[in-house]
Amino acid sequence: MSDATPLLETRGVTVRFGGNVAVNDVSVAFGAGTVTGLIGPNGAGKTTLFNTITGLQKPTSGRILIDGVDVTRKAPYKRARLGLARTFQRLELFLSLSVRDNLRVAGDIHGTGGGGRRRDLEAETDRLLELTGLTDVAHQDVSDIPTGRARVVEVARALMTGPRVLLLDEPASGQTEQETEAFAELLLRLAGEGLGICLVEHDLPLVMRVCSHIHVLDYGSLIASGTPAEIRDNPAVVAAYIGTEEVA
Ligand SMILES: Nc1ncnc2c1ncn2[C@@H]1O[C@H](COP(=O)(O)OP(=O)(O)OP(=O)(O)O)[C@@H](O)[C@H]1O
Repeated sequence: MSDATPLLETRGVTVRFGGNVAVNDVSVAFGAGTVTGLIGPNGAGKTTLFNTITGLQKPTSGRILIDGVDVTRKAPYKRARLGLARTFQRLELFLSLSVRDNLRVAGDIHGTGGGGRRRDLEAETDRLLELTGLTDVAHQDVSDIPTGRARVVEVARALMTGPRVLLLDEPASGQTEQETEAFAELLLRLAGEGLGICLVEHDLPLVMRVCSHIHVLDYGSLIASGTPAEIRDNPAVVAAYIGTEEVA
C-alpha cells in the first residue's frame, strides 16, 4: 500500500433520515500519526459521520475505506479488527467496575494478551494506565471519579484494542482546564507514536492546538478543510459559527 493511501477515508458519504440529510456527500481523509479535527455547529452531522465510519449507521450512499480497503458493508466488529476504535459522546463505561477493570475487560474481549498470555494483558493495562495518567485512580470505581477523568478512561479502554485509528467524540466535555491541558499532551503523544486520531470536539482552542488538519461540517456538508490557521480565517467557517460559538 502506498504512503499516499489515507488510513481512513470517506468517499461521497450521504446519510438521510427521512427527508433530513444529516450527512451530504462528504469525502474526508484521516492520516496516521496526526490528530485530525472534525468540527461544526450542533447538528452538523459529526456524530452521524462517526457512526457511519464505525458501522453503527448505514450510509444512504458513499463508501468508507480503511487503508484503501472498502469496509462499507463490513460489520462494526470487523472494522474494529482492522484497527478502528472509538469513544462515545455519552460515556459508555462500566460504572461499577474499577478503572483498571474497565481496561482489562476491553483487553479480554479483544484478546489482548490472548492465548494464555495473561501477564501481557496485565502489563498492557499497567502501561496504558501510566501513559494516560490514570494510575492514581486505577483501583477506584469509575462512578467515583470525576467525569473529566472518566473520559480519559474511555480513551485508555479504546487503546486496549491496539487501534491504528481512534475516533473521539467530544472527549474533553466535562474536563477541567487542567485536565484538558493534560489531555492535549496525551493526544499529541499518541499521534507521535503513529496513531491516527479523529477528534470531534466543541472545545475549539483544544482542536486548534492539537490538530494538524481540520474538516468542517455545516448542515451535513463539508464547508472547509485545512490547517488550523486556514480554518480560523475561512469566511464560510466564521459564518457557520456566528451566533453559535466563536472560532478560536
Ligand atoms: N437517528 C436519527 N434519526 C433522525 N435524525 C437524526 C438521527 N441522528 C441524527 N439525526 C439528525 O441528523 C442531524 C445531524 O446530527 P448529528 O448528531 O450527527 O450532529 P452533530 O454534528 O454530531 O451534533 P452535536 O454537535 O450536537 O452532537 C441532526 O439534524 C439530527 O437531528
